[in-house]
Amino acid sequence: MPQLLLENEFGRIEQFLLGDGLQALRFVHQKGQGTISLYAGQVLTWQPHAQQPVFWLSKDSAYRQGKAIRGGIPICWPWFGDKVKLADGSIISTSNHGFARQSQWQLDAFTIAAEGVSITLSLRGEQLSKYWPGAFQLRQNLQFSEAFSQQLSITNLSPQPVAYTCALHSYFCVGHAKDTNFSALNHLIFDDKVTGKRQQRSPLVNCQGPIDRIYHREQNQQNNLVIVDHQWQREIAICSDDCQQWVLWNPGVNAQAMTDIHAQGENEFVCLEAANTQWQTLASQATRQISQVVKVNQR
Ligand SMILES: O=P(O)(O)OC[C@H]1O[C@H](O)[C@H](O)[C@@H](O)[C@@H]1O
Repeated sequence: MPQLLLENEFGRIEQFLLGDGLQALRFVHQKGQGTISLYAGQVLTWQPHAQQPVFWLSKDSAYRQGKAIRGGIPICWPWFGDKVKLADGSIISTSNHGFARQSQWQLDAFTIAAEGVSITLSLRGEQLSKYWPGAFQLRQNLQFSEAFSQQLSITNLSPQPVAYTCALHSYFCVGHAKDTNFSALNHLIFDDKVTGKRQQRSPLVNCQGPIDRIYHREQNQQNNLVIVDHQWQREIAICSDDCQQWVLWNPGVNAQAMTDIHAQGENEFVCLEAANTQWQTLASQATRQISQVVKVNQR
């Protein structure tokens, strides 16, 4: 049975079971509705009023301890990809995208007001990975209004500096990946993880995969991109802060080998990740914040 957490004239929030003991929140508000998993601290869905959904969630996603949820906005931290920098400076390969997306987060606060729904989650830990044993706190503030905003603050609670990489790994819903493109991406240099070639500069034809690119922002450059969805006649504008890269990913035919993507699911999304894929150093007791704001414009 879902448990009602808060209800007022503007909307309601309830807590429910996703499966395998994993808890999630569901909100309904005049301006839209959404779900957020406390496992992984992961936004799963958001649908502004009278709009198509903005975040894609696989119908075949696993909801199990120790598994990442396929869709929404996984938090990749303290490493993006499969490389971890150990305390002695050496770099090793391990499982993808760090432990934050497979940890139990805490619900710290929630409000429902005329302007929207606000939710704060946190994850505090130490020794959560043998490769990354440091003490830390993550705090995530989510605001669902006409726009969606997400701030992630990262605090190093260990006595030494730590190195991390990270990404807000957003899965955006589109009419079809082949009818989707970007404004303001083609002038950026990218590393192509599909071909292994670095420092590439070639135009993107559409978002049908396999595509796996790390685009590097230039200094002082605008930090916003627009997903242009020709089929659904809409644009999704994403503005990130304190993120030096954009990661663009769509698995294309490789999705057929992925058990947690439903049939043809790869045509329904494009991942655009606000990321820092190069090592970031955080001094003891220091905090750093990354964020993104997402707005939908129907054409
Ligand atoms: O399957 P996952 O571990 O969730 O990773 C999914 C994808 O995430 C990122 O976008 C990476 O650039 C890809 O190389 C990776 O395949």
